[in-house]
Amino acid sequence: MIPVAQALDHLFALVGPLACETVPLRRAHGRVLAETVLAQRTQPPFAASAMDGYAVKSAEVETDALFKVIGESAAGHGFAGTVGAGQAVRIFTGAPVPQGADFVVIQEDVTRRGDLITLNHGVGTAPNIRPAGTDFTAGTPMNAPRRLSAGDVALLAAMNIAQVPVARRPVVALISTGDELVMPGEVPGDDQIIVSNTFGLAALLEDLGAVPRILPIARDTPAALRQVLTLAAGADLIVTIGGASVGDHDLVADVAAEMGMRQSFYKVAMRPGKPLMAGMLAGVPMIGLPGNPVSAMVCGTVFLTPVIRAMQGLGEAPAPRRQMPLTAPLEANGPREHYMRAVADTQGVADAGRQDSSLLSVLATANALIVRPPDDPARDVGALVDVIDL
Ligand SMILES: Nc1nc2c(c(=O)[nH]1)N[C@H]1C(S)=C(S)[C@@H](COP(=O)(O)OP(=O)(O)OC[C@H]3O[C@@H](n4cnc5c(N)ncnc54)[C@H](O)[C@@H]3O)O[C@H]1N2
Ligand code: MOO
Repeated sequence: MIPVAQALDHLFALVGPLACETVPLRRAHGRVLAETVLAQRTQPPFAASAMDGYAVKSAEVETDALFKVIGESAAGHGFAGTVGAGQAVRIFTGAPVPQGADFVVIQEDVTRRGDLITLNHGVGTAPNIRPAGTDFTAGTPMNAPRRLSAGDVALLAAMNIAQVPVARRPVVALISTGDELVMPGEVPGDDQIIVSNTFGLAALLEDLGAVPRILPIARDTPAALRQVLTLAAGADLIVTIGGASVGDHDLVADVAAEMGMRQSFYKVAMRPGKPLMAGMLAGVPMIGLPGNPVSAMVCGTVFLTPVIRAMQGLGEAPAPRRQMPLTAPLEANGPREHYMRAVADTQGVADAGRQDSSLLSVLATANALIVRPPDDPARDVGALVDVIDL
C-alpha cells in the first residue's frame, strides 16, 4: 500500500496535457484556455458616457450655468461636431463623448427649456466619462491556462476573439465489471443490482470538461473483460470500476496484466478506495477503481479530478482542502487516510453518519469529505480538520 500523495504522483506521471484545438466562442464555456489570447481591440474604443445627460466643458460646470444644446450623441451614433463654449450635446449611456467636451452632467441635475439647459445646484465632480481603454486595451492578454467561466466568455467576446484555443477534452472510457450489474431501466435478476458508479463518474467527468464513453458492462470472465478493454481503444484514459480486490471474480489486475499493462501501483492506504490500481495499457493510462459505489466516487474526487485537470493543462495539484472546525466529535482513525463523508455548513463540519463505502444515500447527503490522517487521534468539537468540498 502506498500513501495517497504518492499514488497521485504516479497518476500524474501516467498522463500529460492533451493537444490544443480551436473552437467557436459559443463552444468555449467550461473549456480550458490552452494558449494566452490577446484582445483584438480596445474597450471602450472611445471615451464613452457612463450616464444619460449632457456633454459639456468641465471648466464651465457651476450652479445656474446656461448651455445651448447643439446636437445629440447616442450609442452607435456619435456627434460629429465639436462642443464649444456655452454649448452642450445631449448624450446617452455608452455614446462617444464629443470633441470639446470632457464632462457629462446627468439629466437629473439639469433644467431644460427648449434648446437651453441650466445646471441645478449640486452637480457633482465626477465627469461620468469612461476613458477609452478603461476595460482593456488592444493586446491585453487573457492568460492560459484557465477554465473559461461565463464571465470569461463575455470578456473574450468583447475582445473580439471568435475562435478560442482550448485543450482537447479528455475522452474517458468507463468500464463497469461484474455479473451482478444491469443498466438503469433494465429489469435486474434476483441476484442483480443496478450499475451506479458508471453514471456518477460520467457526471463527474462531464462537470470537469471530459467526455465519458460508457462501455458495455464487462461480465466476470477474462474473455469478456478483455473484449471490453479492447473497445476502449482510442480513449485518453481507461477507468475500470470494480473487480479490483482479492476475490475469485476480481479479474481486472490479472486480465490487464495479461494484456500487457505496465502497473504503476496497486493498493493505496486510504479508506475508502484501498484496492485502487493504475498503469499503462497499450499506451493508454488506466485507473482501476474499487467497485464499492462510494469508494469509486471518492476516488473520483481524490484522483480522477486532479488527473483530468492535469490532462487539460491545469497543472498537477491534489484536490484543494480547507480547514474547518468540527461541529461533532470524531473517533480515532485507523492506519489508512480516511475520507469521511461529511456535511459542512456555516458553523463547521460534521461527519454524515454511517461511513460504509456502499452507502450512496449517505454520499448524497454529504457536501464535503473530512480528511483524517492515518492514526489521527479522537477529535473534539472545535478541532480543525481538513475538508475537501464535494
Ligand atoms: N477479503 C477482502 N475483501 C475485500 C477487500 C479486502 O481487502 N479483502 N477490500 C474491500 C474493499 S475496501 C473494497 S472497496 C471492495 C472493492 O472490491 P472490488 O473493486 O473488487 O469491487 P467488486 O467486488 O467488484 O464490487 C464491490 C461492491 O461494489 C458493487 N459494484 C461494483 N461495481 C459497481 C458499479 N459499477 N455500480 C454499482 N455497484 C457496483 C458490487 O456489486 C459490490 O457490492 O472489496 C472489499 N472486499
Ligand atoms: O476501502 Mo473500500 O474502498 O471501501 O470500501
